[in-house]
Amino acid sequence: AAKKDKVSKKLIKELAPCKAILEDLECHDDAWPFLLPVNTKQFPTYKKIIKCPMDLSTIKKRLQDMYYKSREEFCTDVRQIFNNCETFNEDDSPVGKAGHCMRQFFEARWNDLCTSH
Ligand SMILES: Cn1cc(C(=O)NCCCNC(=O)c2ccc(F)cc2)ccc1=O
Repeated sequence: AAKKDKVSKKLIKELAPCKAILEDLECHDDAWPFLLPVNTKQFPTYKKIIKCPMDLSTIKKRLQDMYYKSREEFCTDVRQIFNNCETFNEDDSPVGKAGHCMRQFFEARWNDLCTSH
């Protein structure tokens, strides 16, 4: 039991900054395309083109459910949002531009976190 507690304490310490970054992403002006899963009724081709849909509400739920076993798993899901966005949207479209801006914002926050010790 002691070992498990040590692991879970470490995990909470690891994932707490992820929760903070997620909150910053959610309240970013350009977050609107990413707050909820893409509406596949509004965009019928989305399911065919994007094999691993991801959005900020799904990541929030996964954090709350202790789904992530490491910071890296959280980071991979966030990057999935922006990779999907580049696949489905033109760079100069409103959603495409929001995706590039949000990716830049995330990667800067992610670097801060990984270089702060
Ligand atoms: C990631 N992605 C998103 C869209 C997209 O058009 N997404 C929703 C637009 C309409 N949704 C809103 O405007 C909104 C949603 C939530 C909210 F709290 C406030 C506003 C299209 C292609 C794509 O790849």
